[in-house]
Amino acid sequence: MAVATRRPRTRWRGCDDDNDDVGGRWSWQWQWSQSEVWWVNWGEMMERYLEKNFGEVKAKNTTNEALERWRKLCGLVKNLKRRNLVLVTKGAHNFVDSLKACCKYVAPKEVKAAGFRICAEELGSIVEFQNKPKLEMHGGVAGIADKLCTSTTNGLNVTENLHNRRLEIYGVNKFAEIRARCFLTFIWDALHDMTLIILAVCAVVSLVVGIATEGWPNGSHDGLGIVASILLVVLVTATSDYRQSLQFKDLDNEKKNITVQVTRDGYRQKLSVYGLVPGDMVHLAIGDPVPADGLFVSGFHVLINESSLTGESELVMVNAENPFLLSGTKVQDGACKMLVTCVGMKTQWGKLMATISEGGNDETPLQVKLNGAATIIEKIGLFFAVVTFAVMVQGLFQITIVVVAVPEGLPVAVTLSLAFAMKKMMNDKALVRNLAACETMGSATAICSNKTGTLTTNHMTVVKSSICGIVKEVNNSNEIHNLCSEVPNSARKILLESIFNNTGGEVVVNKEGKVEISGTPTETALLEFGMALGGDFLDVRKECRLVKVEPFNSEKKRMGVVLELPDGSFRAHCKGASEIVLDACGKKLDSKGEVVFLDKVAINHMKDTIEEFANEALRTLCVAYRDVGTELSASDPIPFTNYTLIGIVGIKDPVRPGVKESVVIYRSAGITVRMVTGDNINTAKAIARECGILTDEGIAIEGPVFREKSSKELQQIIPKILVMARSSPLDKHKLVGHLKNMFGEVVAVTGDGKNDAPALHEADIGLAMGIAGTEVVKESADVIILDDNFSTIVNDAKWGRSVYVNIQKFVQFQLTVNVVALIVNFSSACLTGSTPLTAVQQLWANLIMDTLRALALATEPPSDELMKREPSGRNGNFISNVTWRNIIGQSLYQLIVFNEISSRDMEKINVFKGILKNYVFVIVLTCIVLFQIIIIQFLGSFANTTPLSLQQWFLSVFVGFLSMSVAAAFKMIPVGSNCYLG
Ligand SMILES: Nc1ncnc2c1ncn2[C@@H]1O[C@H](COP(=O)(O)OP(=O)(O)OP(=O)(O)O)[C@@H](O)[C@H]1O
Ligand SMILES: [Ca+2]
Repeated sequence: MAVATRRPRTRWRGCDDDNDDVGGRWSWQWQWSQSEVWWVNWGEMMERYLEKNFGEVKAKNTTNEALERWRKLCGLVKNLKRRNLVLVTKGAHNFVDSLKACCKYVAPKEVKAAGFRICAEELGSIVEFQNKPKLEMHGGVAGIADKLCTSTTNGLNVTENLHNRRLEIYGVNKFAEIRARCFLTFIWDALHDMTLIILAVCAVVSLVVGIATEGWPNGSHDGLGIVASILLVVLVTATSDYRQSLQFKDLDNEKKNITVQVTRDGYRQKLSVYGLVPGDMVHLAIGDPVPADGLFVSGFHVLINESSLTGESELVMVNAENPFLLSGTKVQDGACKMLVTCVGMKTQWGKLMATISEGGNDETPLQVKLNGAATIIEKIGLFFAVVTFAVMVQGLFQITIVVVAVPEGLPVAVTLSLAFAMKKMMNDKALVRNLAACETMGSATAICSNKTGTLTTNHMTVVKSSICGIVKEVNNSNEIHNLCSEVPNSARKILLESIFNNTGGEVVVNKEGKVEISGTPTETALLEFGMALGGDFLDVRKECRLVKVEPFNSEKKRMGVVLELPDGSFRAHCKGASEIVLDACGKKLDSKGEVVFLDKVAINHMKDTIEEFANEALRTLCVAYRDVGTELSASDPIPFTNYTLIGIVGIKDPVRPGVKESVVIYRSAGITVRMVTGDNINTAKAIARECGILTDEGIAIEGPVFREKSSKELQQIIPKILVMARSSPLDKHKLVGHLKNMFGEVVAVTGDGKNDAPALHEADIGLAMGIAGTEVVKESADVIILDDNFSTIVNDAKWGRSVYVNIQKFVQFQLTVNVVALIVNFSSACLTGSTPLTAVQQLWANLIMDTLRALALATEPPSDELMKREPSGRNGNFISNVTWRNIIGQSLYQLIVFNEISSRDMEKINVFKGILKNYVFVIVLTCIVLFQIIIIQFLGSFANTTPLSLQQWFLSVFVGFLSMSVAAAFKMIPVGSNCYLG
């Protein structure tokens, strides 16, 4: 299973659904209604067990934390299904045992022989039960590192021999794969289809009655024909489902293979999670999933979200006092270095996953809709069958009628169409995580895009700065040299101190001796600037001690640190969104490097500088510092007033090529693009203009202003808002929510950072950036844009619309056939007492060709025309006026075959345009024609047809083609416009 991939809700639901194991004696309803009670009782029982045993061991150095941990475990029980009971019970015994075992630990022989001094089980028991006494017994984190033959500063020493032994003893960081379902189970599932069951009953009745009245083999033709059709449909459905499941598996593996930052051999490097082994030093940052079980080594302000494991949303602070990090949880805030202790199936997550099977596939909304439609049609068919039965008791015609009313190909068409689109989108660099996303994307009416990384390239460089009030361009080394010569040395020193200490990034020297800068693009831009100014990261870092860090987050839009200077006093540094940091400043460094009071005039001057930078589409950041004396308590937050402004930097982040063109396409497709960003409003406006998002009628608004608006005001301005700047994660979320609920829009949201996750979740369709995106966003997303390119999203919308239209076409075709055949059969049964079409003929016309047709229409590629129409939106009618017109028109004319070409396009009269481009369509059409000829000419007795003469063939082909002219004529009748088709 994944390293922290699934949302807890999904997972628990997966467990609840699955009632297969224990409790065979009870009906599932019983389990369902009683399970709550049952779990509560069990939880109580476990607590009693705990208390009894706990009493014994309490005396021996057990902490309250451990008790707390245990209570959590009991709480967890309620969320799990019965199978886990075994696990948790075992866990409970282990827990108590480990508390009792205060004797000295001796590593097993094979571990010692391999050169280590602690075994995987022992490591597991320390982290899993957060057993602090045991950890201490092993000498704390340093002791464990030593026993694992690793160093907390340089990481693993990867000599091949030792590494192999490590893998042997501790295993690899992979979770046991859930066995892929075999093809037969898909066949079995396909057989459960209601329609097929009805058909099967028909087949049996037909066989029994047929053989009884006409004898073998003549009387069996109808029945066998039905059986053959059933088999064909089952085969096609199962094959398509099976292939899809394989595809999903590949995607899933792809999704889980994330890269982590580790230190090995003293160098920082990137590594696939699968490569992690106990002893590795992993660097975790905000938003990262914890890739294995491990111990905190160093770091600041680490908050961990353990909800995926414990179901509790409360964040857990991880530090030297509580150093336990569990795989499957997530870093909510802060950054740290972690020592890996357990990997793969030996982690707590792995053990949990071993007991939980995956939830089933969900049906897409369209599929649900269509299944509903299919059953209605079936019911109508049944009704007619019964009526006919009443009219003519002796016949078997009702079977024909049931058969004719079954729109068998419908679900197949939807699945095929979606799967096909998904594959095509994958080729176009969009990874679809949720099949429904394909079709939802097609009906989107609004896109809310973040700025950084999606509309821009996310390659940031400092191009302008105002240090000590000296405004300078800093594009190249000459300009930087000029800046250095004007800025006083003392100010430069303090600027470098700020840049290199107050950062989430790092400058490291890699194996090849090259300097590498890690961190977010904003951070790397600043570090590069600092290096260009002649600073050395490590030297500057050595001068003072980092005491406290408050990492950057999107809500506060700033980052702060406290340093202990060589003289023992403390100094705070702060950097962040320019207006916000400027507000916290009372002084500034002047051009002589002296601290002066920041008066009104100076403030206005600074604001002008910020605006000037922002209007040039630069992201602006202020850096400031403050001396805080010698008194500083560890628990107080870093003060945020009275700072001394050092300077302002302007960071350039160029707009991606192609964005402007994409925005034009969206506009013509009736989709509104909005920019929602955390950046300064002027920067946002400048970039939005450059992309063509902000027009003259549009409004740009700041998050804090938006937040205060009443719902009446919102009603008026939201349609006009095209840019929202300085937005907090919740502002984004609110905007998306209102667009959906107030205006009924279908909203797509793009995002890359953790701050976008809530909005992505709220959106109808969430699009995450594959390269810049953090794991958290990718997880909340329905589609991952692998190349981070805004233009890729245009393709998605196109494919989405094509899915919708293709299915519409299919339904049109299907309904035409059904209506015609139903009317013909019913009326002739009533009037003449016999049906013109036998069951086998019906099935042929209806069922077999449907399936093939589904394939043909599903693979119709999207045309650019699709993006010139209005989106279908939330309330768009699936079966539109146009469809009805086409159905009724066609039905009037035609009997059964050769309608397919006309279904290719619902509007155009020239349906042949581009027909040869869709090779599947051509192949299928050729097959159908060949089958038709074979059946009619050679399978006469079986299908109750007589071979036709050449003239008759010409006649039928002519009649068939005439149907196309009729279709064309009907397409000229204007009807009310509707979504795509209008
Ligand atoms: N590492 C950082 N340290 C300090 N301040 C930062 C840092 N990164 C960004 N900022 C400031 O915070 C502001 C908003 O950042 P935030 O992360 O909320 O938006 P964003 O994600 O960059 O924008 P978008 O939503 O368009 O992607 C930036 O304009 C910048 O001034
Ligand atoms: Ca962002």
